[in-house]
Amino acid sequence: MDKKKDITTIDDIRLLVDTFYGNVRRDQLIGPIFEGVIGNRWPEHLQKMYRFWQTALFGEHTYLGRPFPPHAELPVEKRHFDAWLGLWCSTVDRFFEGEKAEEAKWRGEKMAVMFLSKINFYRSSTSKPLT
Ligand code: HEM
Repeated sequence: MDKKKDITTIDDIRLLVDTFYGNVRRDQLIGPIFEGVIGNRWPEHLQKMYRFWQTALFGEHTYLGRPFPPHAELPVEKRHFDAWLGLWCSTVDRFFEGEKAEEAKWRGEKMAVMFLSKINFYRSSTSKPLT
C-alpha cells in the first residue's frame, strides 16, 4: 500500500476539517452540542476552522480570533474532550502521515487539555473569562 502523504496544502486542511466535523456531527455524545450552538452556521464554522488550522500548522496567519471564549460555558467535561480528540486523531490518521500530521494531533491534544482546564477553573471560581 502507498505511504500516506503529509498535510501540506490548504486542500489537505479542508479535507481534514470537513471529514472531522462530518464525524463530529454524527457522534452521539458531542454531535448534539455542536448542532445546538452552530445551527445553520456550519459553512462559516468550517471556513473559520480551515483558517485556524492553516494558522496553527502552516504559520499563515489567516485566523485572528480567540479560540477559547466560545467554549467557556459549554456543558462539557473530560469525556467530551476525549471523544473530540479520538475523532480528531483518527481523522488525521485516516488520510495523512508525517511531521505535520503528528503536529496536528499534538496541537489538538494540547488545546483540548488547555480548554478543559480553563473550563474547570472558571467553573470553580467567580471570575469570568474575557469575552
Ligand atoms: C468537546 C469538545 C469541543 C466542543 C463541544 C467544541 C464546540 C465548539 C463550538 C460549538 C464552536 C462554535 C462556536 C460558535 O461559532 O458559536 C467552537 C468553535 C471553535 N472551536 Fe471548539 N469545541 C471543542 C473542542 C475544541 C478543541 C479541542 C479545539 C482546538 C483545536 C477547538 C477549536 C475551536 C476553534 C478555533 C473555534 C472557533 C473560535 C472562534 O470563534 O474564533 N474546539 N467549538
